[in-house]
Amino acid sequence: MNVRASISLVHSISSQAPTNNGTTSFKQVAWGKSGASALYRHSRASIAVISRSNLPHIDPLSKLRGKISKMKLSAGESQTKICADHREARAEVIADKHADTKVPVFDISGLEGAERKLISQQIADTSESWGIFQIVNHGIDPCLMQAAKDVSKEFFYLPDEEKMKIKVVGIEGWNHSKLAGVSGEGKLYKPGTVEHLYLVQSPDTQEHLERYPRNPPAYRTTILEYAKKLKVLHEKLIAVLSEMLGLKPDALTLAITTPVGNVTMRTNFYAFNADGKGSPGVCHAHTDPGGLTILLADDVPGLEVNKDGRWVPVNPIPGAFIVNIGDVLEILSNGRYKSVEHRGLPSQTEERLTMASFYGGSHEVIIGPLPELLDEKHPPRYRTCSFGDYIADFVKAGLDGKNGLERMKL
Ligand SMILES: O=C(O)CCC(=O)C(=O)O
Ligand SMILES: [Fe+2]
Repeated sequence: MNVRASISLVHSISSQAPTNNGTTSFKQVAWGKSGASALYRHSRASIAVISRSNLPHIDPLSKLRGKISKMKLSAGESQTKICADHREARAEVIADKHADTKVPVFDISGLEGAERKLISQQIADTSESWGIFQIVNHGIDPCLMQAAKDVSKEFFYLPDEEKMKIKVVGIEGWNHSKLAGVSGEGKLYKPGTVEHLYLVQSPDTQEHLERYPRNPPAYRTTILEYAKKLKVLHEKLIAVLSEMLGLKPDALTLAITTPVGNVTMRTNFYAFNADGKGSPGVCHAHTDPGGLTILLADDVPGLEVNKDGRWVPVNPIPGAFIVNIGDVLEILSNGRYKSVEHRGLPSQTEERLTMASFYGGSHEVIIGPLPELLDEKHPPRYRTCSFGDYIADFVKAGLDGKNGLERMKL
């Protein structure tokens, strides 16, 4: 089996282990499409076939849960130790729970080396066919990811009166779908039990930063630190997408951020509907209007994507990010990359938290197919307008599948 073929077998899992120098190394193990007969271990240098019997006995989720429940990620030393435990537990859980993940998964550590072209091609192909994939070995500290989820949950656990102290301006602020009218997002969220906290990380002006929760006290610093790292990851992935369109690595980023960039985050908290009353919290079917979305989800499934008319679950791999193409990238690429329709559902048995980081969305940015991609054989397939006009239309229509994009089509 050659390298290309094996990487395309992206029904994959990843294990992560600390190395001697304290950094993290991962090994990727991917299942062949042929099914259960063999596993293909993928390293930077080679692909070797290993048999399923080589796998250690797999203990299900309970072990990881036990370890996570001990995690209190507030202070330095203990945090490091706990995260090392977390890494060990995770490898087992991934193998057990996510063997059947259908949405492609990429180990992106190879982007820095000789495999860049190969992995980039796979990412681009998947962005055209699925519009969504998961990434492992992305370089973001798992402890920082856990800390971001922890402060977010702490926030959502506060009483509603406390959360209502956050100033709601436009789409920014705290919104609870059961408290109709609290948020300016209006029709975006229908009645239910889902809560959202929408905040701006960039531009990091005082007026945006003032809207961050003051409780829990570590919220702002943790989320800003996390967002800073995510911005770099966004740009790394967008550079790959740019190159694969035959453009300079920074062409798409420049198009999305000129004259001004924008990074925002919506954290969604789907309370467990314990009493069964009311409708469950649902983040209705939509496409993300911005450029790229990087979603951090806890390990409770609930995200679904519309793949060729069928809702396909995306089982979040612990430690991975879920990446999806948004409307702006579909439009700029003149339809090459696909802004995927998706929805967020609550779990029947557990609360659920997801954190969606959106890159691109300044109202001043002009969105339309990039001229470099157009010629006689490739005429523009979308109108050109400001993102401000596009989003105004999007919000007015509410979360309603791909309608915003449909209205842009020529
Ligand atoms: O909660 C989820 O699974 C999806 C969230 C989402 O799509 C969003 O916030 O845009
Ligand atoms: Fe979304």
